Formats: sequence, structure tokens, C-alpha cells
Amino acid sequence: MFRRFCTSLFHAKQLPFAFPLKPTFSTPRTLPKGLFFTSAIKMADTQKFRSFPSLEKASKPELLRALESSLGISFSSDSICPSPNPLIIVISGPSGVGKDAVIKRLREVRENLHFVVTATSRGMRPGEVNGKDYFFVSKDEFLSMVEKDELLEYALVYGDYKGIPKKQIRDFMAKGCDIVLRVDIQGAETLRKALGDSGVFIFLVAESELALVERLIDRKTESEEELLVRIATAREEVKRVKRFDYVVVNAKGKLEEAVDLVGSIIDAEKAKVRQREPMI
Ligand SMILES: Nc1ncnc2c1ncn2[C@@H]1O[C@H](COP(=O)(O)OP(=O)(O)OP(=O)(O)O)[C@@H](O)[C@H]1O
Repeated sequence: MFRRFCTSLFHAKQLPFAFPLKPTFSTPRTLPKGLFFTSAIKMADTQKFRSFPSLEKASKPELLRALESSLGISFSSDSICPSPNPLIIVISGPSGVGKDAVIKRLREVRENLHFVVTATSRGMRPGEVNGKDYFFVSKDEFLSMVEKDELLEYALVYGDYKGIPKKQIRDFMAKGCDIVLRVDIQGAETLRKALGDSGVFIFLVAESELALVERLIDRKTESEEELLVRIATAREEVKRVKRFDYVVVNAKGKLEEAVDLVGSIIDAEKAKVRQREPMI
């Protein structure tokens, strides 16, 4: 490996174009400047005046010291890439597709995610916990939050206000957490306007329309009328998939696969050279 490194550097001396003076991309995740270029220049000089310990006989620390001394630098054990930016992940999809189910499982299997608790003007129901299920506020308090631009997105749902507090997102992003927002398709569209490309938008779908309808029937939480509305709405909503970044199929009995794919999306976003930069 070391030999290959040296050989390519020696060739680089003869072929200067092999090492462009500037990286060909600019990105928030650039490698530390000078690491390779400085090494290349100094390394080329070293053969003139340094005798190197035998690669076969010298210990690794000896070789490291020799390399540092030859290159005139000391190797840093600091991370080569800066930490990735926190993500804002928006999970959306038609009613009954499994948003809650996916998020519940994601909560169990992944760390460092903050699942945003929505503020609502609706009264607390028995068993609900303030700050866990929702942040319960009065209608006046909610409207004052709207007035002060404290909500990233809000809507009037069946007579009650629901909204996403910006402060909560800011606070958890400052702690290095990724943020997960679970919203309906309309909410996702509003968030897209607010966040643009700085958010990661994931559209959950069932494997087929039939599967989605069966899931809604099995859930047994909707009246006949509600079922009809939800199915009609879902038909329209599926057409909006193009406005999302990713689509994840949550097929019957394959919740785990859907959750794994969401996890992989998060991992891939973390490895992106050009990181998203959420501004809230
Ligand atoms: N992969 C799956 N296979 C089988 N059943 C599933 C799967 N994912 C979710 N379900 C079930 O489908 C039903 C709907 O799921 P869930 O309530 O999570 O949907 P939702 O998208 O959050 O719905 P809504 O937007 O109406 O709240 C639930 O009974 C859930 O347990």
C-alpha cells in the first residue's frame, strides 16, 4: 500500500496534472487543505536526502515517525471529514400507509433522532401526556405563536390547531440530533415551501392501492364515510410523490424492510459530500 502510494506520488512529480492544484468540487465537507498536496510536494523531495527504514523490518511507529519526518508534517488523528449536518426528515404518505408504525419502529431502532412533538389547541384526552403526545396550549396561545412566527407549519384540523414549534427543532438540532417530522401530504407540501431542499422528504406508500385499502379496513378505526374520504384522498395524494426526495414502500408484513430503508436513506444523507443545510 505504502509502495503504491509512493509510486503514484513519484509519478505525480513527472505528471503534474495528476494532482490538480484545487479540488474539483467545493463542498462543506472538504478534506483538510494541504494534506495531500503538501505531502505530494514534500514527498517528492524526500528521496534526495532521507534514508528510509526498511519497510519489512521497521515497526509501524518507526515508519510513521520516518514518514512524518520525511514529509515535514505530523499525522493528525482528527477526523478527516467534518461531522455531517443534522437532518430534518419529513415522513409523509396517505392515511393508513403506516407512518405511525414506521416511526414507532424507527424510534426503537435508531438513536439520535428527535421526533417532534406537535403543539395543539385541542384539549387533552384521558391518558395523553403534555409534552409527549402533544404540547397542549390554549387557542390564544396557539394564535400568539402563529403571530410571532414560532411555527414551522400549522393547520386547522377538524376545528383544532396543530403546528410544529420551530424552537423545539432548533434546540434538538443544536444538540446534534436529526429531526423527524410526521405530517400528512398537505403538511409536507407546506414544509417543502418552508424548507426547500434543506429537508429530506420521504413518501411512504403501500405496495398497491388494494393493500392500502385493506390496511385501512383492518385498522377498524374509520367509519364508512371516513374510509371513503381517506381512499379518495389517497388516490390524489399518490400523484404528489414527485415532490418528494425518496419513496419507501411499506409492504404488508414488511415493516422492518421499510424501516431499514428509511435508516439507509438517513445514512446516505449523512455521507453526502454536499450536505443539506437546514435553516429554521
Ligand atoms: N408493513 C405493514 N404490514 C401490515 N400492516 C401494517 C404495516 N404497516 C402498518 N400497518 C398497519 O396498518 C395500519 C395503519 O398504520 P398507521 O396507523 O401507522 O398508518 P398512518 O399512516 O399513521 O395512518 P394515519 O395517517 O391515518 O394516522 C395500522 O393498523 C398498522 O399496524
